[in-house]
Amino acid sequence: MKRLELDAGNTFIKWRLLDAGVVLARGRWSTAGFSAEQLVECPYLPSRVWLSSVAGDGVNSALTAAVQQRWQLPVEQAYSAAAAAGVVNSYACPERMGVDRWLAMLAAWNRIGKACWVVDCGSAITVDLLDDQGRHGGGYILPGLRLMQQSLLGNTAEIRVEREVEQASVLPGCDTSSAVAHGANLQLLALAQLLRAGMPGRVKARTVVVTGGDGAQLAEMIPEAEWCPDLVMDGLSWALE
Ligand SMILES: Nc1ncnc2c1ncn2[C@@H]1O[C@H](COP(=O)(O)OP(=O)(O)O)[C@@H](O)[C@H]1O
Ligand SMILES: CC(C)(COP(=O)(O)O)[C@@H](O)C(=O)NCCC(=O)O
Ligand SMILES: [K+]
Repeated sequence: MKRLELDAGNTFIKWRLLDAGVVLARGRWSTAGFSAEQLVECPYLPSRVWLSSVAGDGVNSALTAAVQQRWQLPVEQAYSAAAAAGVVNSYACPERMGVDRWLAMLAAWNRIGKACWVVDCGSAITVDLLDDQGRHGGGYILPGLRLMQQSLLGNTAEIRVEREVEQASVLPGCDTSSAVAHGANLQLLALAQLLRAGMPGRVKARTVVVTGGDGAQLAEMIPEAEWCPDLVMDGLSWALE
């Protein structure tokens, strides 16, 4: 039984097609530029389609219509809940928590089974604490690497980035482009060092689970971290099976 899993974030829609736990195909589409024709990139006929989305109603409707048109299948969407798969939410209104954070926690808890930090470095960087009984101990929402840089460009008169800076350097930059890019990297390094040395708060967790588009960069800064690129999609089966 083949299953298409979709993780719609604010920047990219990630997808993979699974058959009995084996990934047969995967890819990603720009969230803003998604069009129904892109589904032809998935060359298999799924029997179920699962969705995690924090991308908004317009994207959800476009995905649902595209799946219906190509395969005549409904989309089964996951939602944050008060409790599921051993994890207890801390939000008084659980439905307000981004479902990507929730699913990442379900997957992390069922993989690690002890207190941990779950970090998703996407458009936003989310840092969520699970205690050693699977209770959400709260979290943080920070701008992601790209948003940190865009907020500078959008809110200052004289910051103009002339070139893309690719390397993950944290050294002082000697032109505007590298000063901005390295500054964002430095904020990621500061987070990495806090996660290693100990975060504020009562509950202490040493294990760090990392996912997201910029997650590999954070994981490199935390040698003992678990790098789980598909953590949000991994969480779908804990919410929907
Ligand atoms: N080509 C790219 N275009 C946009 N962002 C990119 C690109 N390559 C890497 N990124 C980084 O990846 C992040 C998006 O990662 P992802 O986990 O897919 O986010 P989301 O789940 O929010 O869509 C961006 O915020 C950016 O920092
Ligand atoms: C924090 C987020 C924007 C992260 O989204 P992403 O970076 O994955 O696109 C998303 O989880 C969200 O919209 N959350 C709702 C607010 C909350 O979780 O409290
Ligand atoms: K995400």
